[in-house]
Amino acid sequence: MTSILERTLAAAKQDERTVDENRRSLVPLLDGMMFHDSIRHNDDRGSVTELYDPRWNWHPDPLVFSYMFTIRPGAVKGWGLHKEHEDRYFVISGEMEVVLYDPRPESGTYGKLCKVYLSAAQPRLMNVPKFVWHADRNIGTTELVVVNFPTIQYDHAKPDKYRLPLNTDLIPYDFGNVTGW
Ligand SMILES: Cc1cn([C@H]2C[C@H](O)[C@@H](COP(=O)(O)OP(=O)(O)O[C@H]3O[C@@H](C)C(=O)[C@@H](O)[C@H]3O)O2)c(=O)[nH]c1=O
Repeated sequence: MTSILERTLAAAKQDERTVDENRRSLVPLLDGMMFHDSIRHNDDRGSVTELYDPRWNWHPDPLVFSYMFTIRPGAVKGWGLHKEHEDRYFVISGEMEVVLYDPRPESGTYGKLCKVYLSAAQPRLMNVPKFVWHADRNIGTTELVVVNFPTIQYDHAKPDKYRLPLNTDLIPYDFGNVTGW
């Protein structure tokens, strides 16, 4: 008679490795995506966190423009795609899930989906490459606040922004019945 332990372990699955020897996530990103970790300096008065410094040499394109966007709890912004520029996100407050889909024929991650979680609790920059569909969801309970440092200035007359509805069947991802555009 096998024990409960033997029966439950026989049905169990052991965790796969998810972080490398430097405790960095091994979650695969899409070609051209990268992070730059910043540091929050705390003291008895408050804190300081650097958002973007060209001297980090993190990204080849210059620092030319910045704006803040917010997303209401539970809402999604997307799907969006930019032909001329990359986004470079920094989450100031809240928790964001970024879902990305790679339609670029020449990419090594062509056809792949990628999900990344950004939080004010882990100050970092993340870029979204050109021609990558992306949708940003607020998975927190408070307003999500993000500073974006796009690689070009916004063209108010002809925005470099292409959209698909969240429920498009052209992207193999289902947000369920979430509001957003
Ligand atoms: C991006 C932007 C928008 N706007 C105006 C245009 C419009 O009237 C209003 C809202 O613009 P949008 O609908 O483009 O804003 P939004 O959908 O929040 O745009 C942002 O979404 C997130 C998910 C991204 O990934 C960013 O790249 C950016 O596209 O703000 C500016 O005046 N300057 C800007 O730099």
